[in-house]
Amino acid sequence: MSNEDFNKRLFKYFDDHQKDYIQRLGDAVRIPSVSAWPDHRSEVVRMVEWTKSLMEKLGVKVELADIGQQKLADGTKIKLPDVILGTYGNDKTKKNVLVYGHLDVQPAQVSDGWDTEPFVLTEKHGKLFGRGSTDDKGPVISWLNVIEAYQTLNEPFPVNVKFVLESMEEYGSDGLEDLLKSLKNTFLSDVDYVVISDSYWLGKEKPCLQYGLRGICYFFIDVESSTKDLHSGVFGGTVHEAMTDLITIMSTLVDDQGRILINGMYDDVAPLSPAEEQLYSKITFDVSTYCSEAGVKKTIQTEKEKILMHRWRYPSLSLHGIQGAFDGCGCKTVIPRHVIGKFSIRIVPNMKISTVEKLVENHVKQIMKTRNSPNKVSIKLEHGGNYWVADPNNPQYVAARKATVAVHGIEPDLTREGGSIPITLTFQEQTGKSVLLLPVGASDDGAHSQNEKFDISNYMNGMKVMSVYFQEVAKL
Ligand SMILES: NCC(=O)N[C@@H](Cc1c[nH]cn1)C(=O)O
Ligand SMILES: [Zn+2]
Ligand SMILES: [Zn+2]
Repeated sequence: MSNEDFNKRLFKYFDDHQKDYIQRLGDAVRIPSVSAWPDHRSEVVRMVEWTKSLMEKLGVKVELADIGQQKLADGTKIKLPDVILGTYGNDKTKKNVLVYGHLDVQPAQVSDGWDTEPFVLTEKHGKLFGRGSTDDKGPVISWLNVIEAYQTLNEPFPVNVKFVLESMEEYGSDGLEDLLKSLKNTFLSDVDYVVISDSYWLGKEKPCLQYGLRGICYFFIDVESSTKDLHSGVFGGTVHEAMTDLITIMSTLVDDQGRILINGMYDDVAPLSPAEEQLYSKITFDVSTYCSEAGVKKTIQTEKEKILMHRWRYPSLSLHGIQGAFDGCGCKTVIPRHVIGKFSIRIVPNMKISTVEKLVENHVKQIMKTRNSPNKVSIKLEHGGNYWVADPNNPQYVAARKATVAVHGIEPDLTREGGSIPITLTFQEQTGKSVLLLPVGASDDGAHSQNEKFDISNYMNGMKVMSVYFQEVAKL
């Protein structure tokens, strides 16, 4: 049978089994594997076990790698979830493709404003709503569905596949870097290509391949004022309040133009070359759709090119929350004794995590000097991940472009991603091989947000692209 005929059969197989694939994703979404919630660690472990069992059913050889312990803010330690190392096929004549993905998800609760239960996959109008549906359970399961389809159709798999599936990605990939370094001369030594499907198209219709990611430095600012919470009528106006110090610090970090106000933060940012500047205008991107997807009236920048640059090639600082602050309904006249402010800086070429850390520390010290406050203030880099930029003209990208054209009938845009996949650079360094970002989700999937979803069409087409990508890589 010609390859074209086989692909027709394969694609029909995917379409015919849509219901089974949705059910499988539903089983995965039902496990609330939130890595940021230490009291849910057993659910993360359950997700690892669920995936291991599926992989073993498909004949993938699975090993669970222990990556040690996580130290929590209060000093206690809990076990980090094991990393799944999978091997499918060991034919020496075939290429070895390493697939990376993650099984943990961002926190989610109905009270955040979800229209449906976040951990119950709910189908509506061709969309599958649920936490982790697009980030990253849908894409991870898609890779496994591809292996299953080949087996059922009795077709030899075009490449050997290795899997690295972690469950702390949404918490900075704690523990994974050391594991990968230790595997450099064993599990990783024969890898030819690394592929990651954990990002999104720039729009809803046109596929893209990505060759860049921003990194992330996630900070905790800890402010302690008293030994207990205080009555604001009894003590207000006489004590230095933790929240007042914290809010002051947090309000000095970024201005209304999105410019980071920390001295020196832009010193290492790579200058914009004329060649790079030209790339942005060619990319399909609609500003009004972007605004409506974000649910905002307007963006800081108005031009498409500037918006893309500020997503991809300039740093940004976002405020995330304050732990310990009163956030319930109604009114409570309390002065919280201890609050922790959380913010992150997305970093870009050529910023260094250690430099960013020092600059933030200096900034906080300077602000506190002006406050005349006796409160205990400490700043901690909770986790950091590097930026990553690759050459989109290398053969692996050419293979992925062919696969995209074969399925979608259109050349993908070559784009970058504003988010972070902290371990990407480590894969490149430890294998010495090309890493490809092959997004399958759409721009409006709402990863990390309320009502995260994965379109059924993206799920089905994603598996088709993944299949042809393996075939094309086999030819390289
Ligand atoms: N799909 C990738 C993704 O969502 N990555 C996270 C990684 C991260 C790092 N620290 C917390 N999360 C992101 O926020 O970009
Ligand atoms: Zn992800
Ligand atoms: Zn994510």
